[in-house]
Amino acid sequence: MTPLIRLDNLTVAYHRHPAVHHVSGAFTAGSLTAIAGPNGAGKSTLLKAIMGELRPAEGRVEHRLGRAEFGYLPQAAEIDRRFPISVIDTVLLGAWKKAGAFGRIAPGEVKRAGEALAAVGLEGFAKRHVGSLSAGQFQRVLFARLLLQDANIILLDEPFTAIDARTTRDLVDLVLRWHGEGRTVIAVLHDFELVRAHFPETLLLARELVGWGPTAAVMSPANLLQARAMAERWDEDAAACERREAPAA
Ligand SMILES: Nc1ncnc2c1ncn2[C@@H]1O[C@H](COP(=O)(O)OP(=O)(O)OP(=O)(O)O)[C@@H](O)[C@H]1O
Repeated sequence: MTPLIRLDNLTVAYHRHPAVHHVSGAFTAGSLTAIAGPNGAGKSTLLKAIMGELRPAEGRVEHRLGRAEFGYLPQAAEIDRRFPISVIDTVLLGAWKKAGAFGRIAPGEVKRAGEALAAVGLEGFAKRHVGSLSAGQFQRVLFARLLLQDANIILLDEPFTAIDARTTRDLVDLVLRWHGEGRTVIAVLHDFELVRAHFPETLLLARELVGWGPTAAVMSPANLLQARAMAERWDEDAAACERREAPAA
């Protein structure tokens, strides 16, 4: 399997307080990986470092991908829906990612945006203001935006939090479709049942790596216990970590 994104001793810090420590490993092309771990484990931080939004304090993220090749769904809490924008214009932001800030929306993109809305079950919603949608409907809009963007690497931050079972099922189907098309999908998830049912690979994080590999092996009771114990020992004010990887033998 070809490594697409390699993490080499990756440490990411906020104001010198590390949130992710010394993570090494690789995402292979076409893999479907869940990132799991307790609250505050550094999962969102890791996603942002992977796509280059946060710079490593130490170590490296290695890939040959441009920022526009990443499709990214942020956590719902990070999005302000009071911004006066319609559903269709939100979906069309997916096309701007491809065109670049000073590019042009290609003819046909508006039609494709309408098709993406239909694919997520939101036909007839194009002119609605995003602020008037339910949480589940808005999440569908963001998936339609990803469909339009058509990225090969898709990063999802808690895509199924606070949405109903039917919407979750529909959106999980879309994720599985992307995986079937050979795209690389990495999703931060809190629902372990969902991880075990649909995600072949898991990266279990508790600021440090607890495990990374086939889901059944990584999500073992012993690893989950270890992740919880590590979370209980966190010191939010710890200074930048000085630990170094042992040199290769
Ligand atoms: N912008 C920021 N500035 C300072 N500290 C931050 C910032 N974002 C996150 N942190 C801190 O980094 C640590 C990891 O946060 P992160 O959001 O990556 O965790 P998470 O695993 O995604 O958590 P959750 O499951 O609760 O969403 C936490 O202690 C958090 O308070």
